[in-house]
Amino acid sequence: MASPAASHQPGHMAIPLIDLSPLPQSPPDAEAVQRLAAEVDRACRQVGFLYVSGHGVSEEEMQGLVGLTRRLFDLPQAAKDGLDASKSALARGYNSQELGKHSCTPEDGRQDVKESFTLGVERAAGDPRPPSPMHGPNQWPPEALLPGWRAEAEAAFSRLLGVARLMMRALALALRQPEAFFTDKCNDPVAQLVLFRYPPTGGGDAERGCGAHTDCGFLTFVCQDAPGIEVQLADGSWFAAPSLPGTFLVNLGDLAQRWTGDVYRSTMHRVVNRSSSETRHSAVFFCNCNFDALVETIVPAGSGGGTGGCAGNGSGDDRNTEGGAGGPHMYPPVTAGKYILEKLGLMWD
Ligand SMILES: O=C(O)CCC(=O)C(=O)O
Ligand SMILES: [Fe+2]
Repeated sequence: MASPAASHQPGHMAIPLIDLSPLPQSPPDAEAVQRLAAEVDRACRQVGFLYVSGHGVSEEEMQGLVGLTRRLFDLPQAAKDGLDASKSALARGYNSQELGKHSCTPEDGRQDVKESFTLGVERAAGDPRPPSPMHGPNQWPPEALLPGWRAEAEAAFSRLLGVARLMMRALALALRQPEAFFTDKCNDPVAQLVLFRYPPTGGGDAERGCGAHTDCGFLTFVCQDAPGIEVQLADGSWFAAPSLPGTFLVNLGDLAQRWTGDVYRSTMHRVVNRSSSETRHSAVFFCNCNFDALVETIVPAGSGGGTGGCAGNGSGDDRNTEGGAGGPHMYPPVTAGKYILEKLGLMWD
């Protein structure tokens, strides 16, 4: 049985759908872009989740992403075990259902009911860019087992990066910054594509595909083939966020909340596959900035702390409370990589 807090109001009533297509338009339609920025600002303050359309990825390419996910998890168990994430210093590769713990879910003694497979940004030996502990080799399924899979996954990864960069432009405008404010900090990003398979549990809230959590990083993009993701709104109720054809579901992570002085929201969400027969697949792209990108508080306009200015030398402690109430919080500057590693309980000097 669903808990009394769960709501079955359709999620898209609460989560706005925003068309990003005015951004790449040439010549630009200044009014449409301004409207878009205002919509993004409102969504980020009020919900922390939004659907985006007009992102440049075709319906067929989105289906292809889900297809990649299915093909990977359809491999025989022994082949998946051969790609076990425990063999990767970056925890990339396959996690079986038995190990299905989400790194950002607070410990509650329960396991997530899911399989996952993680890919990240690779870096060739001798690459001249500054070292980062979050770049490195993937574990690829052997070509003979999944012909063409690697090439398709690499193409999907770079398309997702394109969507993320578009969203970053929208976010910069929402914050009244230059349009390239975030993309300039994202030319060598820490990014991961995580593929998930959630078996049907048919159950209520006690069964979980992924426990309630916020994402640690900057921006997350979800492509899903069936319902399952649920979002907690400010009043504590849970809303299902269904798959809307042709859209990505986007959410802000803790880094985005911190960047905006807790005015924009990194919202709690979870996955429960309530179906009794259908398996759910999702492809989730976690896009952060460059490892060494400097994160200095930007106060969104009209939040009581200035008008969209940077406030990098604030002296506040590292609080991470709900956005809005009590005005923006000024955080000391931090690099994106250091922040995320600390969130994940990892260290880097
Ligand atoms: O599978 C999904 O739709 C979302 C999973 C999720 O929230 C996460 O891995 O952070
Ligand atoms: Fe998440």
